[in-house]
Amino acid sequence: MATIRIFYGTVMGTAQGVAIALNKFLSDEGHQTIMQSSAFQASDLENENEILLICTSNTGAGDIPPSLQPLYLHLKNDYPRIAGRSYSIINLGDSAYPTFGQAGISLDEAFTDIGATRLGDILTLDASIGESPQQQALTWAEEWIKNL
Ligand SMILES: Cc1cc2nc3c(=O)[nH]c(=O)nc-3n(C[C@H](O)[C@H](O)[C@H](O)COP(=O)(O)O)c2cc1C
Repeated sequence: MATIRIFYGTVMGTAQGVAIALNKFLSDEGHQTIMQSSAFQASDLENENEILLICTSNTGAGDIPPSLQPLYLHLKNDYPRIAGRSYSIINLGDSAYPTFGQAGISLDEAFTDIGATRLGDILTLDASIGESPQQQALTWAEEWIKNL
């Protein structure tokens, strides 16, 4: 059984819905989950046993949504000691934008720059495809949990 801390950043609610669906799936599979719903604090990264699962949408021109900005800035500016920590990213974007998926790419780089280890590939979801993001994320998660 793994412990997974889920962070989400949303503007219109889609990434939040994906995070809620993943939270249910992972706990139904017997894992312990912590859904990060309060404002980010540095202490949220303290438990080195927790796997970090980031569910982000893209806003502006490839920008990270406001609720994930404090986490991103902490990674970039404070260099928290999370070398070797496992993390994964679900990146909700839209290929109609030239900055398709840039928010998830920026977060991924911030984690790898300080030595964290991504579990599997980033899942990038394209709103232009018109498939259910929750269903796509759950299909991804069925494979992803084999890494845990
Ligand atoms: C104002 C606005 C700006 C957006 N900018 C981008 C972008 O730069 N890159 C991208 O991949 N998607 C972009 N998107 C698409 C959203 O990230 C995508 O629709 C996502 O599923 C929305 O998730 P949310 O409902 O959790 O905010 C943008 C959407 C809006 C409304």
